[in-house]
Amino acid sequence: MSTTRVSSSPDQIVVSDALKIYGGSGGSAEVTALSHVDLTVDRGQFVSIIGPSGCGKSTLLRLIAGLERADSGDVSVFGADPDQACAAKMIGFVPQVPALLPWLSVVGNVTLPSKVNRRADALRRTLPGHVHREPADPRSLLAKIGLGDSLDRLPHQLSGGMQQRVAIARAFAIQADVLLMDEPFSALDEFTREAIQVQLLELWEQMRTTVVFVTHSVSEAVVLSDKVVVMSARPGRIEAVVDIDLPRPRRQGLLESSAMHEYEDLIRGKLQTAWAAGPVTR
Ligand SMILES: Nc1ncnc2c1ncn2[C@@H]1O[C@H](COP(=O)(O)OP(=O)(O)OP(=O)(O)O)[C@@H](O)[C@H]1O
Repeated sequence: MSTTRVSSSPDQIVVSDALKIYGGSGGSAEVTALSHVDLTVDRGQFVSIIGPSGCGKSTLLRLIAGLERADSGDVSVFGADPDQACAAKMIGFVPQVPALLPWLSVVGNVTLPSKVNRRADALRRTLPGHVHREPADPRSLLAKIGLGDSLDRLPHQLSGGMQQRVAIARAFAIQADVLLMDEPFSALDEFTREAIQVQLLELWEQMRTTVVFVTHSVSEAVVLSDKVVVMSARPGRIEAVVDIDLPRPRRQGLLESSAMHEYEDLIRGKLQTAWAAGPVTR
């Protein structure tokens, strides 16, 4: 993968000059999904990635998760290779659709990953960039995210929003070093989405796990993040990085403030520039 060795840090996720091309073999057309992408995420930060559809947001997340390899450039997760970080369960993933085990209760779904991860636990203790934290109590996490009275229910007895809350609690429970969230709220109605944003914020403010969050919603990115990364149309590049200097905890009053709206306008402007660049055919 690497043409250059990234300056890796035990306290940062670093993506350095990443290039990702799909296809090209067996006569299929090449698609350059990412080109010259540089990104740094500090430990404990909440970083959102926003950009036009198809600009490579999920691809960038998948490079960090070790699910795809860059064709050139480098990716380092708290000083470790993504494959290594993935094997050591330093990385938690929350997809668009919560993949819950249908035969397990809510609390069973949240508890299982901590039980089956003992070997990964041993591996991650050997990696210099891993900061050990005791596994979080699943019942307490579920109570914090508003599911304290649904512990024994099965996934099919839950609404879509409740299922996604279980997936979030499950991700926090393993005390991964970073949580990668790929549009986790995109299938939810606006009211549910806003309610879950508040619950995610409250949970994150207590846990302070590093999060990289892909979204199409400008207001969601601003509400949640310390830093918003705006990507340009394909091939995806970083158009701008906006630091969100709003105090925490972020509660209702702040969310309706003019400072909040100024950040939204700023990011919308950057997105318009990114759109104006237009998609390319390759
Ligand atoms: N496995 C694949 N094979 C071929 N092309 C792919 C593959 N995965 C993604 N692509 C292409 O790479 C580009 C970036 O895709 P990606 O899913 O990363 O974008 P995205 O910004 O997350 O999109 P969206 O916002 O619509 O979810 C797109 O043109 C997509 O069609």
